[in-house]
Amino acid sequence: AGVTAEDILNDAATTKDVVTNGLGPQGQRFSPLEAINRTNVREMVPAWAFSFGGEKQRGQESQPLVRDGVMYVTASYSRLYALDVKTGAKLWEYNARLPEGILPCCDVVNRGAALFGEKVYFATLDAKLVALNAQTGRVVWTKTIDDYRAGFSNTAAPLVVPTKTRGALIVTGVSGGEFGIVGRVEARNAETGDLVWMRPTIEGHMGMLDGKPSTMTGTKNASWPGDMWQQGGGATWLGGTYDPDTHRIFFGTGNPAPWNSHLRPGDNLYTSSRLAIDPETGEINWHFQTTPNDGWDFDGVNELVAFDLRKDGQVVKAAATADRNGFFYVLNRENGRFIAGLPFVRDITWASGLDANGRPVFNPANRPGNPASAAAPAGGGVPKGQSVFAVPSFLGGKNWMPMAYSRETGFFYVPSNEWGMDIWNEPIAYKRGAAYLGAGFTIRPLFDHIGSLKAIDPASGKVVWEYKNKAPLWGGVLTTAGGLVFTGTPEGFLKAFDSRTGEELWSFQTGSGVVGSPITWEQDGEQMVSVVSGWGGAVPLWGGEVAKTVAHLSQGGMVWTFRIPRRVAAR
Ligand SMILES: O=C(O)c1cc(C(=O)O)c2c(n1)C(=O)C(=O)c1cc(C(=O)O)[nH]c1-2
Ligand SMILES: [Ca+2]
Repeated sequence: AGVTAEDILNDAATTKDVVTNGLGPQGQRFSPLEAINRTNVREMVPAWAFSFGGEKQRGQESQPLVRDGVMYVTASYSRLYALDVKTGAKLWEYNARLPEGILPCCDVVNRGAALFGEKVYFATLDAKLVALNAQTGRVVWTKTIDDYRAGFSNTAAPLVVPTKTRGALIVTGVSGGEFGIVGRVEARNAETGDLVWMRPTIEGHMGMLDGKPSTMTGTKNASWPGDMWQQGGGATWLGGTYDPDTHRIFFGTGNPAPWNSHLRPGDNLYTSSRLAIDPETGEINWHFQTTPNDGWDFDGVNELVAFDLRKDGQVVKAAATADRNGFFYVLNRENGRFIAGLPFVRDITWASGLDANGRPVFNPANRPGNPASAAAPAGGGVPKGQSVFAVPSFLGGKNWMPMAYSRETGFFYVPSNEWGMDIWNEPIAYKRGAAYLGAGFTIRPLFDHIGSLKAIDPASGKVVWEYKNKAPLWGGVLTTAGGLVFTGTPEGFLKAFDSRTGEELWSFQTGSGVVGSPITWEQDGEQMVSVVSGWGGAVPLWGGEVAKTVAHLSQGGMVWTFRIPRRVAAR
């Protein structure tokens, strides 16, 4: 049976399928299942494993979906597999034929598919949106989102949003912030793939609604000098969440382009921000900017997760986000107002804290210097601005990997990393399809661990527990009513922790680094857990000194599915 709007809206409460990225459109990644729990998780063993095969063994950041006995899982290099959930046998496979010259900044990743009606949707590294027949894998339609030669690509899972006036929409963003593209969110008719609305994330650019130009919320170019808004970045590369309760789409926006912030004094709206968008029109209802005039590559794309904040006997419609810049924010999701914030990594240097509105209090000495006021080096070459050591590194206190929120404990489980970087600025001019950074950098460790999974209580603003991991954590998190928190490590383990104490209760070596997001669901009355294994993503490519420490890790491409054997479960 086809996936309905009701199935999408109920995905967080139902357990038989997983039809959304995030286990519900709000992206809480919480399952009410408790058959696998603190007491018996030690008995969990593999049910089956599946290999994506071939030579394309890297960067498996996908979250599988499950519907009516079929698992839909994407793989690196824009591939999609349909598997029999009972045996792991392959039903069909779709392999996008990618052109030479695609320009993903940070590995050939894909984070997952979307399901609606009889179709399965996913976006490709050459910036296309593909709709396949979920039964057969045959292409129903393909839409070009934009030109990969200009630096556009797509890595995120599409978001399905049921609307009141325009039916179900497939909502996508774009990648390409490091190439000076202009970010945008766009919505397509789920049936036909026709564009319904498009909303740019940089002031001054015109949006679109029903084929007609639609103006941008806010003052034209007010926060950008000269023509810098024309290639302003603000890529929407991580996709979004949807909150049925307020009927708002939440999207984060990436770094402003170029990285050299001295070329664009001003807040550079709406880069490094969270946007609340009206699904009916694409208009921006509110924005919250985490890093105004970003100079450290602090993309603000991190997922905004809706939850009910219980504080002083009141329930507030809140949402939380853990930013790349190292701060965790609690916002009012009705109006975007700042409620509370805290640093979730140690020794942040670029800001001393947040003010009453959640705006960072900058440390001016920790902004990389202006190359325009530096002398050209004696031996030739470009002038370099003053280099600074900044924490967190540009790969962030948290990067793409999604956190989870437990409706049982009320805690957020945040996959974070503790590291810093040397960063300096250089002159740069925009050239279509070329890197547009104007900065140099190298990442360095701070401690003898980098990865850190933290349980954060949004009501008290306290870190309740922490699990330290040697390599940077790069996988998503799942939490369950069974009192468990699941996440993977680059060292290859899928692990289960006690959601209250952080005690490690179970781990399994998958054979390659785990940078995917685990799921759980109920199959014929039995709870199952799945995760994709296959090391990759930005760390091996951009990790500087840290990349050397993970160079020995094996690449891969497998789906692992676990269960507790029935005879044990029955005890
Ligand atoms: O600005 C952008 O368009 C953009 C896109 C992506 C992406 O699509 O994967 C990443 C980043 N930026 C980025 O800054 C980053 O650190 C990053 C890490 C990863 C990854 O999958 O490991 N992707 C991206
Ligand atoms: Ca970026």
